[in-house]
Amino acid sequence: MTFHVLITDPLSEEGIQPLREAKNIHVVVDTELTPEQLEEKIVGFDALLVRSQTQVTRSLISKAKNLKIIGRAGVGVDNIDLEAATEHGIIVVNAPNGNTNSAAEHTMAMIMALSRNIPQAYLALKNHEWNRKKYVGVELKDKTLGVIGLGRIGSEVAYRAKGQRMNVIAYDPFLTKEKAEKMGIGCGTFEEVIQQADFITVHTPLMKETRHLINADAFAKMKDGVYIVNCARGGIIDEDALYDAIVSGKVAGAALDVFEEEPFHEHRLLELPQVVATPHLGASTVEAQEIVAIDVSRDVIRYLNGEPVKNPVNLPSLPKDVLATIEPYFHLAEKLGAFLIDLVKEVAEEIHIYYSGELYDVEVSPLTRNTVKGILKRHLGSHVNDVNALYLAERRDITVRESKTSSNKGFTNLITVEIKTKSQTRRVSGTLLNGLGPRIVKVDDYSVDVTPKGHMVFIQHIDMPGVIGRMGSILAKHDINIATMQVDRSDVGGSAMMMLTIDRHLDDAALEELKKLQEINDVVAIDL
Ligand SMILES: NC(=O)C1=CN([C@@H]2O[C@H](COP(=O)(O)OP(=O)(O)OC[C@H]3O[C@@H](n4cnc5c(N)ncnc54)[C@H](O)[C@@H]3O)[C@@H](O)[C@H]2O)C=CC1
Ligand SMILES: O=C(O)CCC(=O)C(=O)O
Repeated sequence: MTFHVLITDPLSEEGIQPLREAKNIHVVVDTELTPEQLEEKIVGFDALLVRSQTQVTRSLISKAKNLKIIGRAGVGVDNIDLEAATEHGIIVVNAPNGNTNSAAEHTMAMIMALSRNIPQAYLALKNHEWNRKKYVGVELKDKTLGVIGLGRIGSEVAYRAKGQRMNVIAYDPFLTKEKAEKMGIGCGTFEEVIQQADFITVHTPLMKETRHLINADAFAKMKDGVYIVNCARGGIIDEDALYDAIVSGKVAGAALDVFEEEPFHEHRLLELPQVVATPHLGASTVEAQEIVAIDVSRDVIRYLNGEPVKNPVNLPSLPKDVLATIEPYFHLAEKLGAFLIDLVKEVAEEIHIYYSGELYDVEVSPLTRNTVKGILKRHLGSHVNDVNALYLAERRDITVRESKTSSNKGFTNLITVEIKTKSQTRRVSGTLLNGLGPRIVKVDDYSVDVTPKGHMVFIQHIDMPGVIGRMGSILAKHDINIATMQVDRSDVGGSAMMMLTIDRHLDDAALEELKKLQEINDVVAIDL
């Protein structure tokens, strides 16, 4: 099968080599599409790769019938409608580490350009104006830099600013005093930081909570003559409030790499001589562009080939060692879900998954998603996947619970899935046998040992002589060959079960005939 990948923003040619070299991938680069043209073109593609320019809207996603993955060659995913992608089962991956250095270096370049009026002085010189008096700057040494958002880039900026002998103080909801001390910087509340800083640089994502974080109120609290830097996202700073604060003299100058609307040809902030600006160049280095394109290309290849990705945005990402522990269980988890939903033959109202043994101590949410996927696929079809399984369950008011239990019933690992429907509660347990692969080891209270694969029949009957023979004759009459068979019972003459694996699907005629046997209480055909 060949997968089709569309690239709509300029990506490093070296960076997309892994995609070009992949045998089952066909790459199309088209960076000139209008939104309307993109909506038409997207239909035939399995993957879409973008930077920050392409707007991946709900409308585009709804047209992308074959789309499985969106790759963002960079950090910010505010140009992608994540909610719509999740609802449609499309995974979004980004490249969070590749451009950190470049963005931090660009921020420092902007701070220095701002403090020494370098762009303005250069422009004057180009216009034959030699004016030393007009472009007197300020030193950075001993000034306080306030960093709002001390993540990857904010931290790198903080380290570099210390190299300029600035005092650094930061605000980040996740910043502890201990971490700040370790980094040799101060920390404070948002208000404390903006009140004390001579330069303020923002490095948060753009989200509901950070939109216009720096607004008229915030400017009012700042020192007179403060400098403002934004190399993160337009919209974190209220541009109208910034304009007013510069005109009033509250803000001495601003360095902006990002804007509320991009791209543009004219901007009123750029008419102010105190503003220096670049057109979203923070990540635009040869090195960063190559790394982010490689990272995202590799994740696209992994995902299209059914392997776990490294940098999912709409799924939690897991450390390598955890992934290595749980990956072998992905298949078992999905099959247990599928087996059980076939068994209950009703819509699930509650799903409870119990993990024990070696799964007791690890993050198991991907297994939970796989189990729910196995269950929901039976009712909702093949568009259910790891990305949207939990979302779809929630939308249908199906409660999904996950528990760790130390009772492993003698197995080194055990997954038990329990489904509650309107009329019943049923359970199935499975394990991964060293060297032998997945096994179902318990159905309700009956012990079994069966590979969750192919066609099966689960029969509940009364424990009495002759049932097995009569059942066997009916299957033979319908030309259905039994591959394996197991029997278990609660007590002599009590309720019992048979678990068969057969060579083809148990058709309705055979099923109905089996059900007519007096000793048989229930027959379920299961196809995994
Ligand atoms: N100009 C450019 O070309 C580039 C811009 N960026 C942008 O830079 C920003 C930062 O990127 P990274 O450092 O990689 O992200 P990150 O996720 O490592 O760091 C973001 C930090 O912001 C913090 N934060 C969240 N809400 C906050 C709030 N209300 N107040 C204070 N802190 C808050 C988070 O706790 C986190 O530590 C993003 O917006 C990203 O899109 C990234 C690369 C290049
Ligand atoms: O793709 C780009 O150049 C922009 C990078 C960026 O803004 C990001 O990674 O968040």
